Amino acid sequence: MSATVIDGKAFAAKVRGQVATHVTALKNDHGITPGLAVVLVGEDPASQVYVRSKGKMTVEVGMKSVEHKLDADTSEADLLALIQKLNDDAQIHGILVQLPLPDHLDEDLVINSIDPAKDVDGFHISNVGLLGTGQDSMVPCTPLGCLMMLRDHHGSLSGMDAVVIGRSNIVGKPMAQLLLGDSCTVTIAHSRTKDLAEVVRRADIVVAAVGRPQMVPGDWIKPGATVIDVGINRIDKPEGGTRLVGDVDYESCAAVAGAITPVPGGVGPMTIACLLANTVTACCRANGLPAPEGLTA
Ligand SMILES: Nc1nc(=O)c2c([nH]1)NC[C@@H]1CN(c3ccc(C(=O)N[C@@H](CCC(=O)O)C(=O)O)cc3)C=[N+]21
Repeated sequence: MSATVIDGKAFAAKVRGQVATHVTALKNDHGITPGLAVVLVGEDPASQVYVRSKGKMTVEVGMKSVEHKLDADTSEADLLALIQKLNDDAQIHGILVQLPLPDHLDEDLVINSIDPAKDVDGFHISNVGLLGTGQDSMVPCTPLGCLMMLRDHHGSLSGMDAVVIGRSNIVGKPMAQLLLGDSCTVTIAHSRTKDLAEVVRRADIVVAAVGRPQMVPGDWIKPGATVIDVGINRIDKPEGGTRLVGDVDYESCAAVAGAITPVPGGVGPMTIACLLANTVTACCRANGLPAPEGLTA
């Protein structure tokens, strides 16, 4: 194995430390405590785990954490009313509605009802448009975490060939925008891409975000390339039980890559750290203060 392992868990702890420092300063200098509200509809067990760990880390960095757990059959009107209340609440600077929502709820409508300034997921159409035009916005947490790790590892990304596998609104598309913003030559590949192996082989940076376990083999990776694995897939182990794997085949990719993020312990912890970073950013902007450097795109 030759690749440098990018330790997302350690990096995330460092980012949370920086967030905590800014939170302390906001309290001491301005008497403001950043507040994050997480809304969970229904009881998907995996979602409940994430919500719990987000809440715990929010409190650890000194912010106010509010959780709203709604029944799976909550009406759209009731959910929109809650979001309106959170939009109007001066103590709440960030709002996250856990996705996916139950089928009877219109996800786009719900997300676009969040005040864009409090949209710490960066999914509101205003934030998508601001990011696409290079203006200050809330940036989706997972791509922001990937960008932070890439910048930390490479310094400048200028002129690098980047391939993003996956075209979701949550990861693939915003990731491509961020890489373009850092002057990469960006390709977005997806399930209909012709000769995906050849496309990936050109890349200095590969970001895999398709949600298919271990689909990228090592012989697609250019020697020395950096591999960012966004996938979190639970698979059965041959000997029984389950384990988490990413969208890339870790062993074979690590043998060829220059650097790689593991699963677990890579992108996942950075996602949560960036959620906290976005909440501090939203709080600063809401109070006319500059956003903390190093925690934004
Ligand atoms: N509006 C919205 N925003 C989200 O950001 C969002 C969401 N909805 N819905 C669910 C997904 C999932 N998600 C994860 C975040 C961190 C880990 C994470 O830290 N994972 C650990 C492993 C955790 C384990 O062991 O199960 C790791 O990769 O090391 C995983 C998953 C955020 N999501």
